[in-house]
Formats: sequence, structure tokens, C-alpha cells
Amino acid sequence: MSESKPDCDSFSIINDAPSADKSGIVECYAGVRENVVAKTGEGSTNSSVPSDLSTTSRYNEAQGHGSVVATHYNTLEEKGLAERCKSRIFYLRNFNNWIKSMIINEYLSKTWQGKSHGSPLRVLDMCCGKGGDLLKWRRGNITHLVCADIAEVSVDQCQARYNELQNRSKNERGFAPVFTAEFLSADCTKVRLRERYKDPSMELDLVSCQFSFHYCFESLPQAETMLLNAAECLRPGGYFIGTIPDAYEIVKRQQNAGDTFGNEIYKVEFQCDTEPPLPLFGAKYNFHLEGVVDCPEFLVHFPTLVKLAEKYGLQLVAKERFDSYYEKVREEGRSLLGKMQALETYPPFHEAPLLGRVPEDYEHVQQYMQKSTGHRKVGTLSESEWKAASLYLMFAFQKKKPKWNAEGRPEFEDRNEVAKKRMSDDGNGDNASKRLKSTDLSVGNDGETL
Ligand SMILES: C[S@@+](CC[C@H](N)C(=O)[O-])C[C@H]1O[C@@H](n2cnc3c(N)ncnc32)[C@H](O)[C@@H]1O
Repeated sequence: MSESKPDCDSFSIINDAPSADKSGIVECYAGVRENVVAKTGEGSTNSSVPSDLSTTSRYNEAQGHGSVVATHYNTLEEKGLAERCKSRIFYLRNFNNWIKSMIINEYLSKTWQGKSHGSPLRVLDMCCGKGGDLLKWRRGNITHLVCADIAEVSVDQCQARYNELQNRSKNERGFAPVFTAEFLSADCTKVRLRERYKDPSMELDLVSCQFSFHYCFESLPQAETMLLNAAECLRPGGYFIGTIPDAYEIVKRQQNAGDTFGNEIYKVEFQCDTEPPLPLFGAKYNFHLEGVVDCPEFLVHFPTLVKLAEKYGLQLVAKERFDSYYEKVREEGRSLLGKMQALETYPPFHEAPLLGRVPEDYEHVQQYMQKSTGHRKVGTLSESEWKAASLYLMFAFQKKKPKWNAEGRPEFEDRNEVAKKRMSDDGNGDNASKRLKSTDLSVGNDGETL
């Protein structure tokens, strides 16, 4: 292996996070204080989660956090490359960017596969920020992009970047023209985006919501609006992809370290009562990431997201923590890892300063190098950066084909089939019918999933 290429194997030795489903958060939501049961795998995770999700929602429009979040992102200074290189989280940002590239490439490829030559491919980048993914859309050869974000300044910067891209491409020979684009400044948790599209009848092939979807778990109505925006223009077979903090992992760390935890680059401070049960919506914490993020966020209870998404015809097809997604795609993305400088070479070339890092941040690499022979340099992330990266997960939902009911409304689930399946899973019809009582969400009161 060439010296300049990262040896990604060093990751597996710091990838020791247990599976999210064993972290005890199910019990937190359900009101069981001890998480011993979940940790040891003994006993049942069945629980008495409220059937009416609206009662757990703390929605109050006047108190919404959208303006706090918008102000934070609007005032965030755009740093140049030189500044970014000096940043303590230079590699973490690149790593996260690489993960996004891999997800976007994966689902764009699947989308292109089902298309005939010359067909358009339209994308919604929900919570697009300053347009950090524009180049990914360019490389993916999409035909149209809708960019939406609550922070006006970011949307303007995104549009300016797009204009630059377009101008540059005019001088590039042999490249297809840059996709067409429209830019919306809107709170995606409160505004129906479709009504703001140039063509409200447009069909989307892919919706992407990167590092942002968790903002909508402030309340049930906000989560519903965000999912409506993700789903309603998506064509059957189209994908909704995203990245969010893993609530299970956050709660696990909170249980181990208290309501405030983190390290020198990230800090989580809970701003809600952490005594179980945690609310399904409005479970607020402040997230600070060195120089990039400092605003309120909300835990996303994943089983609730899955149930809600079903209501909008979205079926979960993939969910992986970044650590395992990395393991899955690293071979395929090896050259991109190098190009995007997504891993730090250790020991550094030329004894370069370690950007505020301490030797303990690299103990995992030293141990790895002692055990394995032949590696003089490896690619890695510092322990502190890895702790922040491994807080996140990726997800992908696919839009189902609707069935049309007698009133001409779309229905995405065959309720009889679901009922039959539950009864047979249960072996107890009475119990199953109790669970199928409808709720605000039109989902079953299903202890093991909510
Ligand atoms: C961490 S940034 C991610 C930006 C971009 N998706 C990326 O991956 O580079 C989070 C973005 O979510 C946006 N955001 C937060 N709440 C929002 C909301 N309710 N509606 C629309 N955008 C929102 C913020 O303004 C910010 O641009």
C-alpha cells in the first residue's frame, strides 16, 4: 500500500459502539428507568408507549425554535479553505462529506438504473444550507434541483454558488449543461413546499435531507409537515435519504455521563427532563460542534419516524450508523476517501502540527500499529472526531405505490394485510385488534415499535 493512501483498517478498532437497539433508549421512552434489561438482552422490550402521539407533542408555534436555528445558520461565517484546513474538525467535516457523497451516489445510481435514456431526474435538497452538496448533484448528472432552507442567507449563498457553477461549466467542453435549479427560503417543518415550486405538479425522483431532519422532531405537526414535503411529490419508487444524530447513541452517552457530555470538539447539553420517559417529540438538547453548529436539536425516536413515514407512503429500506455504513462502503469509496481527505494520515507527514490534538487522541492507532506489521502510516480520525462522527446514522426510505380509496385518496398500506399479519405474529386475535385501534397517526398502538 502506498504511504499516502489511508489504511482504513484502523477504524475497526475504534468502532466499538454497541448496536443502537441495545442501548436502552426503548426503555427510556417507555418509562422503564433501568436499562439493564436492554443491555443484557434479557426480558422484553415491549412497553407502554402512549398510543396517542399527539399527547406527547409539545408543539407551540409561538415557541418554535425555527428562528433560533435560522439565526444561527444565517450568522455562521463562511470560512475559506485555508481557515478550514486549520480547523480542529477538518477531517471530521471531510469524513461527513464523504459519507454524504457515498449515500447520494448510492441512491442516485439506483434512481438512474430505473430510467430510460434522456429522462429527467429531479431532486429536492431539503435544508440545503449553503449548497454544500451542489457539486454532488452536478457529478450525479441530475436535471433539476430544488433547494430549500429556513436560513435566507444560506439560500442566497447556495444560489450564488450555483451561479458560479453554471458560469464555470460554460467554459467546460464535453460536459452536459448544469441542472436547472430553484431556491426557496422556507421553514420545511411548517410550509408546504409544493405550493412554492415553480411547477407544483413536478414529480421528484429523490429527496435528500442531510444533517437536518432532526429539527422537525420539535413537535408532531412539524415532523408531519417535513414528511409531507419529503413524500408528496416523490414518484413511486423514488427515495428519501438523510442523515441524523442517532437518538439511541445520544441517550446511551447521557446515561453514562449525565445531561451534559462531549469532548473538546462536540458538546451535548440536554434541555429537557431526561428522567424516562422521554417525550417522542420535543426532546431537546443543545448541540455544539466546534465552530460549526451551536443550536437546539431534537431526538428522533426512530421507530416513531418509521411509523409516521409509513403514513406518507415511505417505507424504510436502509438505516445504518455511520460506523457501520463506513465499513460497508469503504472499499468502494476508497479513492474518494483519499481525494476528499476524509481521513487523517498518522503519524503525520513532516511532523506537521496536529491541530490542537493530543497524543491520547491517537492511542487507538498506536495500538493498531503495534499489533499489525507493515503499516508505517495509517488513515484515521482522532478519537475526539470519531466520537462525534459515530453519533450519526444514515437512512433511506422508498416511496410506495399508492392504492386509491373510494374517496379518491391515496392509501399506502393494506390495513387488512397488516391486521392479519399482526394476528398471526401474535397468535392472539384479541390482542391484535386492541393494538390496531386507530390513533392520531393512524398507526397501531404497538408497544414494541413505538
Ligand atoms: C447542519 S446544516 C446542513 C446543511 C446541508 N444539508 C449540508 O449537509 O451541508 C442544517 C441546515 O438545516 C437548516 N434548517 C434547520 N431547520 C430548518 C427548517 N425548519 N426548515 C428548513 N431548513 C432548516 C439550517 O438552516 C441549516 O442550513
